[in-house]
Amino acid sequence: MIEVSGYTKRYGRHEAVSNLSFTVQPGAVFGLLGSNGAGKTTTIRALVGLTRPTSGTVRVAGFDVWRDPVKAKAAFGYIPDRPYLYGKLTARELLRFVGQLYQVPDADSEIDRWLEFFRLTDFGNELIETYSHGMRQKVAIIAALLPDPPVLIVDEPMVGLDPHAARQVRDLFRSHADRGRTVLLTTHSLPVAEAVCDRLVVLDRGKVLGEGSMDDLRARTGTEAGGVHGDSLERIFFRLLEDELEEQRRVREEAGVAGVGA
Ligand SMILES: Nc1ncnc2c1ncn2[C@@H]1O[C@H](COP(=O)(O)OP(=O)(O)OP(=O)(O)O)[C@@H](O)[C@H]1O
Repeated sequence: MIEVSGYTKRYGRHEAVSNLSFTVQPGAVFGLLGSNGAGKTTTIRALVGLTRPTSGTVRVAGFDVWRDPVKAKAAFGYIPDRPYLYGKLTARELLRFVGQLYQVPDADSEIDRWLEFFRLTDFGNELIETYSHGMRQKVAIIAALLPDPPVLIVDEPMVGLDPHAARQVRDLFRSHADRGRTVLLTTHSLPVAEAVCDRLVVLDRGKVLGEGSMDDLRARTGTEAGGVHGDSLERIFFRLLEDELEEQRRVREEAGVAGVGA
């Protein structure tokens, strides 16, 4: 389970995330969506213990990430948008290291199974520094999933993956949640989010524009089912952004009018 409560992050005077709250229950895949600079990675970094919140709390598996970091970190796997992997290790060496760290039972056969799954068996004994971007991404995904963590936190998982691997990863997230685990992911791929997420939050400039299931968001935006893109997440997403831009324009105009009269 993931609980984010009143999370705010400021960089100097710039508020990157404002008073964000959401809960992700076991069994669910939760999607964090938004334009560039919306605050998605900033939120993920608070959840994995890399960027301290200015205020608010973030909890994973019942543990406050910043008060009880060791217990919280033992409970989640993290797939970053730009994974750092030790280039001078082979994939097998790196994954054995992870297996020992998390005391994964039968780690060697699990590692073999994962390498086979991602068609990396022939490269398992090669140095990671010789890997392509997508191959590194696959190793990072295996490293996060090898301990079968109760909570999986994923930042932009599909970047660099070929279509076959992207489909495998999408199915992995869904099946991880279907086994009673919790998954939080950010993605710019709205079809991926629509296919795997049970609930979504749409952020823009650190503010929540909408939150809930597809049906909740549809009801909120008044986008009807049917038509070519009638009920797609893409349409909902753009409607939320358009409404926000319209609101900002209205506020600016009102401020301008008030300024003229003052
Ligand atoms: N270390 C930092 N110092 C100052 N500002 C930062 C820092 N990290 C992030 N920001 C700012 O916080 C805001 C949110 O950034 P964040 O990386 O969370 O966005 P994002 O939603 O992940 O965007 P993208 O889709 O482009 O990856 C941006 O305005 C960014 O400039």
